[in-house]
Amino acid sequence: MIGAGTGGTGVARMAAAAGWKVAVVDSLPYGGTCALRGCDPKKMLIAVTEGVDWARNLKGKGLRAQTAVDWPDMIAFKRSFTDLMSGRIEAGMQRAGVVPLHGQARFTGPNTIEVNGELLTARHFHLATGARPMTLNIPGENLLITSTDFLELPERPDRVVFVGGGFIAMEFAHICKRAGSRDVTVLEMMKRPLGNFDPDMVGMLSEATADLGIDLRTEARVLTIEQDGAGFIVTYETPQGTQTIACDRVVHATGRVPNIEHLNLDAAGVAYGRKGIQVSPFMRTTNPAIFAAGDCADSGPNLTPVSANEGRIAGKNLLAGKDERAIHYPPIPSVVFTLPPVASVGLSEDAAREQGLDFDAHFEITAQWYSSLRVGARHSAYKVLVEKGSGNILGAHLIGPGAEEQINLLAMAMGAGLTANKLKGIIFAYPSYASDISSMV
Ligand SMILES: Cc1cc2nc3c(=O)[nH]c(=O)nc-3n(C[C@H](O)[C@H](O)[C@H](O)COP(=O)(O)OP(=O)(O)OC[C@H]3O[C@@H](n4cnc5c(N)ncnc54)[C@H](O)[C@@H]3O)c2cc1C
Ligand SMILES: NC(=O)c1ccc[n+]([C@@H]2O[C@H](COP(=O)([O-])OP(=O)(O)OC[C@H]3O[C@@H](n4cnc5c(N)ncnc54)[C@H](O)[C@@H]3O)[C@@H](O)[C@H]2O)c1
Repeated sequence: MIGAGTGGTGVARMAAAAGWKVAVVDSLPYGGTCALRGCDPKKMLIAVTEGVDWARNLKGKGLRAQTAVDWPDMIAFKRSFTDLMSGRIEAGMQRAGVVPLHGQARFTGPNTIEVNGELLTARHFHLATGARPMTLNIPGENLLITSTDFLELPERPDRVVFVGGGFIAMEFAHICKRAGSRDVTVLEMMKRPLGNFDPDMVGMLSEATADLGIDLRTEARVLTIEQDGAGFIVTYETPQGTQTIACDRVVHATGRVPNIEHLNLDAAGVAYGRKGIQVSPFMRTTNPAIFAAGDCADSGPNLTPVSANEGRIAGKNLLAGKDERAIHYPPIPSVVFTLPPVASVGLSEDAAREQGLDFDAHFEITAQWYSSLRVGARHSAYKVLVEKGSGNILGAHLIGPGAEEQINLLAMAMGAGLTANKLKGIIFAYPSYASDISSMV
């Protein structure tokens, strides 16, 4: 197994449990992006900034709180989790009978890899090498820090620029601003940030982001980054001409690409393209003895639960010795963990229209709903697409407190084929965010 993240470790456990001889090689500590450099550490920082958000939203409503983020303490809090995880995961693998190896793996033939100058041969390989920040090919690119660097910053940066306006920029900009950074700027080259999310929900998030004091600039394509003393000058192109901005840190947030260059896949007869390692619905590569899953494969969206699910399917087929189980993606929920969060599952309004579906778009701004009033949330809304006739839920798009959990229930309903009427008939505990769902469909 190459890669000890969510797309790799599950397969290693399955194979070891079946009595196979298994080794996992990773060039970094075990755990992968999600546990060590992505979802989990990021959400620990968000947990801290949630305190600031609560205090702000309930100010004048009975809560008198002076909140401020201590950046070094917050990073130490994050480390209290991440520093332990790799050891725990590696020990768990060893207990399961897996041999842990550390180093960069590279194919030298269809069934041989080289790690730290040593050649290792195996009957099968499973590849789960994840993704890396894309190369921008702009002058000064080397001055960018990555999301991994950001999560390790020892001091709070005062003036931060995010290049790109997707997941990383929006989530991290919200963290920075609530942590007290003075100037936080997001430069997105498209007309709006978070291009894959519903425009109405993103519009409300943009308002919430501006209210927070973040400078979100769209149609702003970054051209160069230059060192300026201890800081940097970022030059970007807009329809009005070229502009510059000075800052202390510039963060890469323009997307991630499959991390496969170092693998020498040609030697293994494994085909790949821009989107990653080519896999069949059985997660098998073009070399039948080699499987792949997660961010490095040209399969489902690059999200943790998707990588784990793909790994599970790869593991089943690997152990079966034949193509037994094809990957099936149920409606996949996705959340931007800003405050308020934006969440989405299923078809967008445009996609549903393009498919010629006949549907009602239930859209409402819910700032006056009890769930938002109770916590002083000013930006909340939903859009749920319900097919006429069948009552099938085609897609759901949410912003507001609780959206990150409501979307899972909507995904479950869609996956289970529950119609709008069936969902309306379910009794949820009240008052809870789940209990709002019956009024959304
Ligand atoms: C900042 C950030 C926040 C994110 N937040 C979320 C979120 O909230 N929710 C969500 O669902 N997803 C989130 N993601 C995406 C999620 O982290 C990934 O989709 C997921 O971790 C992919 O798992 P993987 O196993 O495919 O790859 P990874 O977890 O990246 O594991 C790949 C491993 O392979 C190793 N490796 C690579 N090449 C080699 C080699 N040649 N030899 C040896 N080892 C190698 C790497 O060191 C790494 O440990 C986030 C990503 C980032 C960057
Ligand atoms: N909550 C989550 O699930 C979560 C959070 C963080 C990261 N992730 C994962 O990590 C991946 C990478 O995140 P990301 O935010 O880097 O990428 P992204 O794909 O979400 O967004 C990149 C943005 O950068 C813009 N862009 C590209 N080049 C630019 C330029 N030169 N100037 C200005 N803007 C430019 C794009 O138009 C796009 O909007 C995500 O696709 C996702 O798979 C997920």
